[in-house]
Amino acid sequence: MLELRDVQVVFDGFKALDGVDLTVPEGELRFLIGPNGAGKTTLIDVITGLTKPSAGSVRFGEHDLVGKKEHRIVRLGVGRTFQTSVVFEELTVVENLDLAASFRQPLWSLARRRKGVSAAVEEALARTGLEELAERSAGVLSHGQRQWLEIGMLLAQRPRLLLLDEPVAGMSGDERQRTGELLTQIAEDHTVIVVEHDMEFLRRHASTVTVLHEGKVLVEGPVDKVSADPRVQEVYLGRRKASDAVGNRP
Ligand SMILES: Nc1ncnc2c1ncn2[C@@H]1O[C@H](COP(=O)(O)OP(=O)(O)OP(=O)(O)O)[C@@H](O)[C@H]1O
Repeated sequence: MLELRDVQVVFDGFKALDGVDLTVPEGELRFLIGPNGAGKTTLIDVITGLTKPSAGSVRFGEHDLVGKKEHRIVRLGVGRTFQTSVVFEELTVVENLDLAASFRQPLWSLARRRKGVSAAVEEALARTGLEELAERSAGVLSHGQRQWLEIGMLLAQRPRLLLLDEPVAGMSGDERQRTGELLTQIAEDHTVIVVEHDMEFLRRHASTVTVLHEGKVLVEGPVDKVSADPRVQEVYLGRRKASDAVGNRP
């Protein structure tokens, strides 16, 4: 379980996060939304150790994450994707997965490992449906397949908590649908936090949504309730109809 209490991040006097409380139980698929500059990326950065909060606590299971180095937090089972790609285009799909899997392994286990594909890599291939493309160079993948490879690379590290930043950005309708199903399936045995703006995608695949605004949690709850909340509509106001305002990036 992930638990943030009264988390504050200040950049040059500006409060990017201002007293955030967030509890995500184990096995939940939680969506995080909010207008530009709301603090979503900063929140992910705090959980992964990239940014140290000036106040507040971040607990993951029995561990206190504040002050821990990023690689230590990865070792504890927290994995993230970035908005920029981390795929090596000249390597094959399976080589990318293998490389990702090796990040969390102690060196001695790498030296001992027999040649061939590890169970973690096999699982990641199967989960993401990339088996048939395993030996293809990552450079030839479609945009959607590449996003799945990135999710696969995270899975290969065997995290307990996955943090995904806009995984369906730029995807076709079919790819979005598949990604939604993939996320739901991953949440069967992981905790997953997804930053996403697409309201249609949220309506289809989200259960619980947390809305950030100006560094604070504005509203939290079931997707239908959240999207109908006047405070949420207000935050996204000025864009088309209020009913689908949340779906439009500011
Ligand atoms: N390293 C930094 N130094 C100074 N200000 C920062 C830094 N990182 C973020 N900020 C500011 O903190 C606020 C929150 O930024 P953050 O990137 O977390 O928002 P976001 O909700 O992820 O927005 P977006 O949807 O645009 O990605 C913004 O006003 C941003 O300009």
